[in-house]
Amino acid sequence: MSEILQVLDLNKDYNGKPIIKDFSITLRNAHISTLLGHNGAGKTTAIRTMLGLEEKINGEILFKGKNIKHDYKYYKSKLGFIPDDDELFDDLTAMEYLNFLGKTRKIPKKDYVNITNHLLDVLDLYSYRNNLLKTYSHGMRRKVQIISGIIHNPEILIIDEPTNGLDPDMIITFKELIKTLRDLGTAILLSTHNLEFAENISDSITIIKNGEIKISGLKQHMLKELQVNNLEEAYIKVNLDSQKLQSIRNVFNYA
Ligand SMILES: Nc1ncnc2c1ncn2[C@@H]1O[C@H](COP(=O)(O)OP(=O)(O)OP(=O)(O)O)[C@@H](O)[C@H]1O
Repeated sequence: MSEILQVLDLNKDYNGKPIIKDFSITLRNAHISTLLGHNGAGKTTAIRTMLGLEEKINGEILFKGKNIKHDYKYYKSKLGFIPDDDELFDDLTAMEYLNFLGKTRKIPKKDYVNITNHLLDVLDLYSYRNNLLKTYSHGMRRKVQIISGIIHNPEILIIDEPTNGLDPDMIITFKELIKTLRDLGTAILLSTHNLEFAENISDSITIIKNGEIKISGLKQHMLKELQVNNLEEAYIKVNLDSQKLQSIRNVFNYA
C-alpha cells in the first residue's frame, strides 16, 4: 500500500481566524480514509486545500512525493472530486454533459462512453440519459456528480458527504462502487457525518474538532485503543461533550 498524497502541517485561516491547525493526513492507494467532525470543524476547508482551491495556506501537499504546485495540471488530472452539491449544466442532458466532460478531460472516446454507459446503468439513470438535467431530482443530480467524479478513472478520489441525497438502494450501490474502486487501487478520502456508513466502509479514520485532529489511524486500532465497540462510541469518547449529552437526556426533566 503506497502513499500517494501527503498533507503536511497544514494551516489555514480566514481573516486571521485559524480554521485548520497543523493538519496532516496521508492518503494511500487501495485505502479508504474518512474525515469525521462537527459542523464547522474544517473538513470542507481541508478538502478544498487538498484540491488546490485554497490560497494562502501554510504547509505542504505532496503528490507522489512532489509538491502539487510543481505540476498542478498533472495532479488535477489524477484527482476526482464528488462535491456535496448538485451544480450541473441544467440545459444539457446527462449524456451531453458527461460526453462534454469526457472530451474536456481528453479521455479516449471509447473509454468514457464505456464508463458512462456502465455507470448510468448501475445507478439506474440509463433510461433518463437523454433528459435535460434541469428535470432531474436532487438524488439523480447527485448520481451524475458521482459519474463526473470518476469518469477519468482518478488515482485519488475525494467525496464530500457521499450519502447525501441518495436513497437506501443507492447508498448500498455507491458503497459497493467505492469499495470496488478502492480494491482496484484508488486512494479514497471521504468526509461524512454518517457514522454507520463510515464504520462500514473506512480503513482509517481521522476525527477533527475545531480545525485540529483529535485522533487519526486505522479504524480497528482506534477502536481498540479507545476500548470501544464501534465508531459511534469512539466519536462520543473523542469529540462529544458528555455534559451536553446529559442535558439532552434531561430535556423533559424540569421538576
Ligand atoms: N470563505 C470563508 N470565509 C470565512 N470563513 C469561512 C469560509 N469558509 C469556511 N469558513 C469557516 O471555516 C470554518 C470551517 O468550515 P468548513 O466548511 O470547513 O467546515 P465543515 O467541517 O466542512 O462543516 P460542515 O460539516 O458544516 O459542512 C467555519 O467556521 C466556517 O464558518
